[in-house]
Amino acid sequence: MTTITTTNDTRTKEYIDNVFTRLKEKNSHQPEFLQAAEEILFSLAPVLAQHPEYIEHNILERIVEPDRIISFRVAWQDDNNHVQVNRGYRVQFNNVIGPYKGGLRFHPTVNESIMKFLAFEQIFKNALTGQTIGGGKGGSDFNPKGKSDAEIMRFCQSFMSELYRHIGPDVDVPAGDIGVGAREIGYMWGQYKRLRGAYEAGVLTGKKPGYGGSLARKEATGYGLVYFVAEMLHEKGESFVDKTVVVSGSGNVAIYAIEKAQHYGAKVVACSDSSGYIYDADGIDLAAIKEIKEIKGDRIQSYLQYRPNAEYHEGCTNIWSVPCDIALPCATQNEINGDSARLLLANGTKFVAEGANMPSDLEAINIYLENDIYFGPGKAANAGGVAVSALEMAQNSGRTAWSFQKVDEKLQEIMKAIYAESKEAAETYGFAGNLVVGSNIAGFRKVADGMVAEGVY
Ligand SMILES: NC(=O)c1ccc[n+]([C@@H]2O[C@H](COP(=O)([O-])OP(=O)(O)OC[C@H]3O[C@@H](n4cnc5c(N)ncnc54)[C@H](O)[C@@H]3O)[C@@H](O)[C@H]2O)c1
Repeated sequence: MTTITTTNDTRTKEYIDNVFTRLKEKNSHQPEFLQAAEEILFSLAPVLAQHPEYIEHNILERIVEPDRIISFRVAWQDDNNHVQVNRGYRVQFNNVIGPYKGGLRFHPTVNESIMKFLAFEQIFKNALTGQTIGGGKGGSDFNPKGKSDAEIMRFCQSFMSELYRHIGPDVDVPAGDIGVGAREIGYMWGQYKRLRGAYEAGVLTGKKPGYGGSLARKEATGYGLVYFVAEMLHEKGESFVDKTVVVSGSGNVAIYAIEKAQHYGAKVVACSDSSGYIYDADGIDLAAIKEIKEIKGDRIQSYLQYRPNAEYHEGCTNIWSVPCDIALPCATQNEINGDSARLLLANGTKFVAEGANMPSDLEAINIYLENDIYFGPGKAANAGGVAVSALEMAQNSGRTAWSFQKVDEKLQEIMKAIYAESKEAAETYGFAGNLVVGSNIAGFRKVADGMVAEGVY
């Protein structure tokens, strides 16, 4: 069983091949976008074979082309009064089922290919949440590392001075992602409000609870991931209790995945940052990680000052050599390749679920699927963040604020529903147990049906 589904229907096969060939010709310099598109397009064969109307409406060729890509200059002054220039992006990919929705990433690797892959995946993920949100993503090649608070503020203000004209609570609603947390959202929100002259709280999500943010948004992606994995475990008659877990990253998603996994009785033994990973055989001290990452903004290596018996290893990808029952990649794209997947397999890992977006490359995914590692793809498993963002939008438009418990309960319901829908779609289309095929088809059908209904544009 692989992500590339097979079909005897020649028309379907030729159609997908042609769409992907043309996409490659047009986007040959965008490897991440092509990787995400390949995974989705070829997993849709069973649904296209049964629903030729999607081919008649040429849905695939339309869905891989963004509505628009906005790219702009972000000039700002650093603390030495030097003028710096970065490039900003917003990819508004598809708004068939709701306003564009997706995070902003500030990281030096950001380019158009990465923005497009993230925005494309977001279409299907957002559809899976059952909320009325379309797909978008944005960001900048700005590197927040080592910048002062004042520099971050000036950058965010300059970024929003252009972005504000393209977004709005009913148009496009950005949020955080790598390098963008509540502090950055706060600065961008302040600038948006100043430029618009109106209190449109629903224009950005991930705000702090005091001024329109939702309780449990910070925890949502990590907690949601663990709720999703709890469903996967339940399916196999297992639970988190006494399982050994490895979580890559130590940012927003990783920290709250560790918190909930520990709460459910698992022992999390390793986590990482972009320089290396720590291994703590006694189980990670999460309070120490929070102090290092959320308060001090320090490197993960300083964990050894808190727990001298722990180990630090240079190089983040070696984290996958640590034996575990459950692997939760929560750092970045393509952090697990075929070699790392083979290591997981050799060490007896039985469950992999993605907190990050596209952390497993196609070879790694195929290794999981062919070897009975139960795999939760990011589109489904990390949808909790955007789902609670949509709940934040609902609270903003209702001018109300819900309790932590209420939001958390809704998050649990949503993650259970995403799991059930993905599993059911996989079974319906003949790929039982393949949540890649299941989640892609379940998300795709909602958007494709909307595209058929809304006419050609
Ligand atoms: N924040 C959300 O709500 C959300 C929702 C869905 C998906 N995601 C995805 O989750 C991932 C992490 O996002 P985040 O919000 O936690 O970002 P973050 O900036 O809070 O944390 C990212 C973490 O990954 C680490 N990192 C970066 N490159 C690494 C590498 N090559 N190896 C190991 N660690 C590395 C960083 O040091 C940091 O600890 C991204 O793929 C993001 O797109 C985030």
